[in-house]
Amino acid sequence: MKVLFLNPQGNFDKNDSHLTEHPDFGGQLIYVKEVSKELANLNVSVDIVTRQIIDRDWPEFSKELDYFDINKNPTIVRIPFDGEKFLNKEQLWPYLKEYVDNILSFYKGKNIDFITTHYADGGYSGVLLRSKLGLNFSFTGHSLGAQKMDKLNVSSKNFEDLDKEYHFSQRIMAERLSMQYASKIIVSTSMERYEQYSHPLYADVSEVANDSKYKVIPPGVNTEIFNDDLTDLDQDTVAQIENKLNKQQKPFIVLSSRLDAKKNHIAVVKAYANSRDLQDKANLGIFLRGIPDPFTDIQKLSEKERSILTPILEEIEKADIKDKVYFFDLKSQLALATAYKLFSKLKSVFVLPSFYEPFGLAPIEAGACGLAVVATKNGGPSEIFSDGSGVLINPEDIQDIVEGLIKALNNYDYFSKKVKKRVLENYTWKSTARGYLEVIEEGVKLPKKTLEKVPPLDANEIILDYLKNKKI
Ligand SMILES: O=c1ccn([C@@H]2O[C@H](COP(=O)(O)OP(=O)(O)O[C@H]3O[C@H](CO)[C@@H](O)[C@H](O)[C@H]3O)[C@@H](O)[C@H]2O)c(=O)[nH]1
Ligand SMILES: O=P(O)(O)OC[C@H]1O[C@](O)(CO)[C@@H](O)[C@@H]1O
Repeated sequence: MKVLFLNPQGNFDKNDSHLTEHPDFGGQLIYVKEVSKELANLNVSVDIVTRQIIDRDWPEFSKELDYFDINKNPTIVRIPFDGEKFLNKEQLWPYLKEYVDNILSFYKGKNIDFITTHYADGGYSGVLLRSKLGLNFSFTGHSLGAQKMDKLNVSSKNFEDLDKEYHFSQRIMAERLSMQYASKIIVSTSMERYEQYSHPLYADVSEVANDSKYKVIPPGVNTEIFNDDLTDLDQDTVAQIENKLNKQQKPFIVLSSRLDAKKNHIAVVKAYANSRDLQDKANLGIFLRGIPDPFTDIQKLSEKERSILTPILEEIEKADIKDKVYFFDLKSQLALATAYKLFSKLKSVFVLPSFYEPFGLAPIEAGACGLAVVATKNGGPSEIFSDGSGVLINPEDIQDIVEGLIKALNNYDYFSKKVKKRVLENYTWKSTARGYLEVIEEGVKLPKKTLEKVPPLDANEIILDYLKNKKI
């Protein structure tokens, strides 16, 4: 059976070279890699169909065909479109038709049984492919534009400016079409279905009440990397940490997300800066891949990174806590897991203060390594930790963050044990792949149906109407 995974952003390579160094390199890449590898173990032939990038600054993405391992399944198929240079995901919208046309040429005469699509750009490409071939597809959103718009406080006044940067008009129309024409919408939690997909910007097309339209498939944790085995450590990371800590033995509060405004790092820095109690109990550790020392490297960073880091550094200087805040540059998931394990020995706490988190792989990975977890109550974590195995906080309330961190630090043994059990029992990529296989087998049996006409990729009016009335 041949299944395509559509991921037009083009950032797959076997070494995860830039994971978290750029806003487009994060959870979606891990998710698609792990699910497709486990599907391959179930005898499905998987192609991850992505963008070919021939750019001196991004040399990992140029080969037409690539593989994660010697089994050559999954195959990474890189399709050229929109020139050769690396582009941010927001710039791809006008060129997805070219992507799909080139996919059609690449697969001409070859069999395709089913398509899984990822993120709004993959979903829209699935719609275009269906319009040509009638092939059924599933849609996995990973992160939806409407929640991002709401949490970035987009209003009818600033919409035009923010739309230039984020291209919500195209993204939200792409999501609407994907929801409408997918044979199945795959969500990570049932909360994602009922809360995120029932947003007024989607409610008329997302069929939230229709059980046959949705399948809840929780993602997983790669326990070969994220576990509590202290004999399996990345030695460079051990050296980096030992060198920085210089034998001090306090617990850490660990922040390790991509530098993206919606991840809201600053809230934890403020909570820490404002609480003597927290400062007495723990140090603050911030993991930033590719930025060993932000105080000296800040000028070398992109404007976006600077705009997120500058207030963090100012807060640290203002509160005079430079000696308690440590930055770590961790270059792989193995390095990340090593840091989590070493900090677990110090009874440390992982914190994710996102304004909104669609699911959140990072907290379950940290929990698998033994860290206690404090996470935003907005989004996936409220379902993941609904059994009380993690502490939920309001990311917009600094005092609540302080209290959540203190609770987790004071009860480390209880939370660490409980979260580890929760993650190992409920979140494995093998069972994620089994869920996908069910969707694929069901989709293959459905009749093929081409679409008459795909509407233009523009939700400008729908969004403005929503912003003016806060309803459609
Ligand atoms: O220093 C680091 C920090 C993170 N990671 C990895 O990056 C991934 C981050 O994933 P996640 O925590 O899920 O966040 P996002 O990158 O924002 O991923 C998007 O896609 C995911 C998969 O659908 C969802 O879980 C998220 O909510 C959604 O925002 C994890 O696997 C981490 O191991 C690293 O490799 N190094
Ligand atoms: O912030 P956004 O635009 O909702 O997107 C989340 C991003 O995270 C990712 O998971 C990073 O891989 C991609 O899906 C997407 O580029």
